[in-house]
This record gives sequence, C-alpha cells and structure tokens, in this order.
Amino acid sequence: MRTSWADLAANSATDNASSANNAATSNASDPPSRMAYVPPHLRNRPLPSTESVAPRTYSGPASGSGAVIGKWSTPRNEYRSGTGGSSHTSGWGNKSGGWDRGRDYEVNPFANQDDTEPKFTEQENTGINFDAYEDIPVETTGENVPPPVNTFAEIDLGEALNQNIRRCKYVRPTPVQRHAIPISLGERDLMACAQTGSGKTAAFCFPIISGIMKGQPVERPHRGVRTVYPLALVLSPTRELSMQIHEEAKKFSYQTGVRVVVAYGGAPINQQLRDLERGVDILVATPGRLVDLLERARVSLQMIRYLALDEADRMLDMGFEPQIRKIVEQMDMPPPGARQTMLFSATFPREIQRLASDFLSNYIFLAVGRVGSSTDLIDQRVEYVLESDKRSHLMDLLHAQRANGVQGKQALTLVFVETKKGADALEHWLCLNGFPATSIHGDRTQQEREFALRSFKSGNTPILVATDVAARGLDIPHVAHVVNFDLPNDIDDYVHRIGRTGRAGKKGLATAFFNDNNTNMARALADLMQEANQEVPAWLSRYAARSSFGGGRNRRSGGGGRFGSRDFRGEGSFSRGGGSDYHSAGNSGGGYGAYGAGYGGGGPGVTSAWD
Ligand SMILES: Nc1ncnc2c1ncn2[C@@H]1O[C@H](COP(=O)(O)OP(=O)(O)OP(=O)(O)O)[C@@H](O)[C@H]1O
Repeated sequence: MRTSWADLAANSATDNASSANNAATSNASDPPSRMAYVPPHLRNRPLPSTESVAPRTYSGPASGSGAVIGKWSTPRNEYRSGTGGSSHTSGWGNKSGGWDRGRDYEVNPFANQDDTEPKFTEQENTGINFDAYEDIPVETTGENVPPPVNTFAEIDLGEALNQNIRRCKYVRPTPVQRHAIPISLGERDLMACAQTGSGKTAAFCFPIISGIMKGQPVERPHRGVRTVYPLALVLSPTRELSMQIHEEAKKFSYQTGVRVVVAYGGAPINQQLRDLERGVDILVATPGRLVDLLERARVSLQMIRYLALDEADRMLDMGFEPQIRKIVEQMDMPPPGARQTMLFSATFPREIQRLASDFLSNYIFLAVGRVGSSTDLIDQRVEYVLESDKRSHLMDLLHAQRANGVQGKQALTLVFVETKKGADALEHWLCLNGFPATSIHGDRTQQEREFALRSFKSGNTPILVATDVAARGLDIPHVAHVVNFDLPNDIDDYVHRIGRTGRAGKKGLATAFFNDNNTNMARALADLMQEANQEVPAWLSRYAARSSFGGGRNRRSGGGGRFGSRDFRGEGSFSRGGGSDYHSAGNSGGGYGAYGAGYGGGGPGVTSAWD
C-alpha cells in the first residue's frame, strides 16, 4: 500500500530538511533565522531613516565576477534581517583563495563549502542514486556518433578541470554527461534532451571549459578598447538560472585560466560592464541584457566558438525566438559549422526542434529517457480540489508536512501559481496564517527575487510561492515538495515545475490541484504519470478519456509509446542503459501531434514573468 503524501513529504524532508537546517545554521554570519514579513503592498518603500542597514562593501581585491558586492545601494525594508551578514551566498560574500591573474584575483568558489559545509556538500553529490539512472533508455541520432564514456577519467578534460570535478564531488558522470561530453569534445553540434536534475549544466560546461583551456591562444581584435570578445556564450531564459549557471561554471573553471562572467537584466549594468572589462572567456547571459550589451557595442560575438542554449525549447518559443535570432543570426556571431552549438532541455517539442535545427550543423540528437518525460524519482499526486478550497487544502498539506517534519520544521516546499498577483496574495495569506513564505515573480525587483530565493534555499523561509519564473533549471538542493496550486496549461511546464524536486538521484514529491478548469491537461497528465510509473487516480483517467479529442496546449496527444516522438528528423537508433551498441530502432511512432500556437503565452494578467 502507498504511504500517504505526508509521510512521503516527511521522508524526503528527513533527507532534505536536516541538511537544509544544517545549511541554515552552518554559517554564523548568516542573516537571523527569519526575515520580517512585509506584505506585498508595503514592499519597495524606502526604509525609515532610523533603520540602520549596513551597506554591502566589497573589501576583496579588484577582481572576478564572483565578487559582486555592493550591487544594490539602497536596501529595501525586506532586507532588514539580511543585510548584516556578509556571506550568505556566493556572489555577495568576501571569499578567499584562488590565484592572481595580472592585477586580477580569482575568488575560490569552493572556499565556503570546504570550510563550513563539508558534510552538506559531500552528502549532496555522493548521495546521487546512480542506479536510478542505469536503466534509462538512451537514443542518439545522427552521423558518426562518438561512443559514450563510463568515467570522467576516460575523457581528457585537462587536469585543472578534473581537479574541480573532484572538488564538486562528482564521482561518476550522469547518463547525459556520459553521452553528451564525448559528442561535444568531438566538436559536434548537439541537441540534447534529458530529464530534470540529471546534470545537463555540467554536460555543456565541461566541454566548453576544456575546449577553451586546450584551444589555441586567441588574438582578440582591437575594435574598440571597451568591446569584449567572449569565446563561448551560454544563454538561459531567467536571471536566476543565469546566475546559477555562472556559479556552477565558476566552480568548474576555477584555476583553469578560463574566465566566466554573467550578465542579466534587472541588475545595474555598470557592475556587469566592469566585470566584462576585466576579461571574459565564457559569457552567461539572459537574452535581453545581452542584446543591450551588443547594441552598445560592449560585447562582440565575432570570436564565439561555443554557443550553448540551456532550456533551449523555452529559448526558441514565441517569447524569446526573435531575440535569439537577433543574437545568433543578425549580429556578428560565426554561422553554424564555424561555431559549435549545443542545445539542452528536458523537453523538446517537435516544432521547436524544427526551429532549432536552423542553428545547428550536422548535429547529433541525444535523448536520455523519453523526450519530455518526468523522472520517476518524483512521486506525483493529483488531487481534485475546487478553486474555492485550494487555500485550505494547501494549509492541510503544510500542517501535516510540518507535523511529520524533522523537529517540527517545515520542509522546503515550492508552490506554483499562475499569476503574479496570485503569488502575492497566496504569500500574504500564508504568512498571516503562520507559515513562513516568500515569493518570486516578475513584478518583484531583482533584489527581492534574489533575496527570496536565498531565504528559501537557506530554509529561513521554507515556503516559496512562485510563478513559472522559477519553473526551469533552478537547482535548489532540499526541495521536498512541489505543489501545483494552479496547474499550468502546458504539460512541459508541469514537467519542469515538478523537476525542482527529485534531483540528482534523490526522491521528491509533487502534488497537483486539479479541477474542472484543468480538463485540457487531463490526458497529458494521466499519460505522463503512467509513463513515470505513477498511480493515476480513476477520476483523472475518466477526465482523460473524455478529453482525448479535446485541444488544449498538449503537445503529446499524438504520442506513442516510450520511444515515441524523438528526433524530429525521423530516423532513430538507440541503446539501452547507455551501452555502446548502437543499432537501428526505427521510429516507434507518435509525435507531438497537437503542438500548436499559443505555447508559452497566457492571457492578460496571466503572464508568467520570464526575463
Ligand atoms: N556527475 C555528477 N555527480 C554528482 N552530482 C552531479 C553530477 N552532475 C551534476 N550533479 C548535480 O546534480 C544536480 C542537478 O544538475 P543540473 O542542475 O545540471 O540538472 P539539469 O539536468 O540541468 O536540470 P534541469 O533540467 O532542471 O535544468 C546539481 O546539484 C549538480 O551539482
């Protein structure tokens, strides 16, 4: 018999919360344990003059992008409890270590974790359940596919990078890494689809860093003194994801001589310009801010050798496609074939694959698991909840979860809602009812967004109410429970949302509230759950049967079995368990039949806050 959701949440919380609590208490200079709640309508007001808030000051050497200090000169009142500390997360703190590079100085990205959180980190990456991935079917399509590897040692990534992989405590490559890294090192273009939390970031970062380390030294043109010429560009759809990729890439490139800089919107551009001027090999950016930098001629893409699009399907959907085309096709970036292009996501609708092929040259398609499938590490629940009952139902979940949690602590719970207003309202209501919640959405300032995320990650505010701005890519270690308070209109968005838990081989729980407003999702949801070996409630199957011929933004509805709809080019070969015996499997049918217009949109007031 199944255990109840509350037991499950408690179980994942036992793993998660204790470490989260460690994280929350591990650093004596962290902000006080709970920030003062400020209702949404009172946010963004200047602090009373009596309030003393220590300004952030950068006391480290003039340097690297890691030392982004003093970004925000006017702390908001929400920061009251947070500004005193100096080292709550990387990026703000004054860390030590690293090497000199001219007048420059590289911050040691491992300093914090080595000093204060050894157990936390160790548990993090050695706790990965590789057995969970062993049986995942892998499919590759394309000419002369380089064979996969089983260990990092088999790949010649360079000693400095290998050393960082050890520092990250990555013992073995994950399946997507086993396949994608040799393909990229073989200088092939790649479209890669692998489940959420399966290590795609490293899969594109390692070959880029290694390639830059080993490549011929480059003579950058002297177009303008202030124009910089990165060798690699990594684009991602949200600011927080760009920041996260930047943090990861800095760890991987520590002491390799490869310099990584991030540029994203909502933050003062001057600091980013200064970081760029100190030199950049890999630029991680959101599209809007990059276009700004290109138009100011502060960045040239002329020397780009590597282009990586994370969450590539999102980057090429209607919202972003024009900006991406501008960056990739209308500026000075070398064309496909003259650069190496890597596209990564957990979902890849057929139409987006077709668009994406414009950016690629003779590419290899790699699918680890079914395209767009969720990992079966996530226990998925769907409950029928009327709109008017959602709040009380959520409260019941949270109460039970707290009762079952470690030392009565709330496990980290991420609650997705449809609108920004809805996020504010739910956060307010939760706080009024004694649940420590914060929120992240596109109407909050970047400063507030970053603070909310830090507060959630540290466990100070263990409930985060979010719009889809937090749906993709964010790797928050101890999220025990994802609640789809409002279901999205697109099954791929659901896949990304629930993928914020059950990461890196760990188990997680996802609960969705379903009612008659969500009938267009019934079939896709039931199919997805079935595919991930989840129990599909009989009532949901009935809705699914009824809505089989309905429309909705359900891109799977023509889909066939596990190997349905993969490489849109239509040919296929796959291997099971990642072995090297590639053989033709043909195309087992299906396709993303009903994919159509409207992807990524949303009605008035229903925007989901993408950057
Ligand atoms: N080889 C490895 N060994 C151990 N841990 C790893 C390994 N590779 C990646 N990880 C860890 O797994 C977690 C998930 O990785 P990552 O964020 O890259 O996933 P992802 O596939 O990009 O997920 P998403 O689809 O949600 O963006 C991270 O915490 C990362 O540090």
